[in-house]
Amino acid sequence: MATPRPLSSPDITRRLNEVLPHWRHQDGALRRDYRTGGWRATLLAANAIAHLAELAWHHPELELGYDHVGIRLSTHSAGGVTDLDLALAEEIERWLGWRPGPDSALSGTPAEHAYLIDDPG
Ligand SMILES: C[C@H](O)[C@H](O)[C@H]1CNC2=NC(N)=NC(=O)C2=N1
Repeated sequence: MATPRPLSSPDITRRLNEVLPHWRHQDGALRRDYRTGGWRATLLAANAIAHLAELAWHHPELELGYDHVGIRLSTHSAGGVTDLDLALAEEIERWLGWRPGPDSALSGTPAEHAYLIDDPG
């Protein structure tokens, strides 16, 4: 599969505004920070991201902290942000953003076991 061409900054900004409002374009990469409920939650989230990256065969840089996971996505072989980065960012956002629905039998993570802290708005 040929390496896609790097996208222009206006195209990236438009696509982020359309489908990835919590992501930003910064220093030549897509960036997203998830707040977590502590180190164990950070490592669980990092492993979930790693799982998706390996299945996608497209890999981010991760920064891990006691209460956050920082993601940096760019396409190394293209030297910039491509559709591959946007596609993986959408999958990460979809799976890390999943919560049981109001009609689900599943309760979701109790507040006292804070895992991924929901973004304000
Ligand atoms: C060897 C090379 O890294 C691989 O073919 C794939 C795997 N994951 C990758 N991930 C990212 N972010 N960019 C790449 O160019 C890339 N290439």
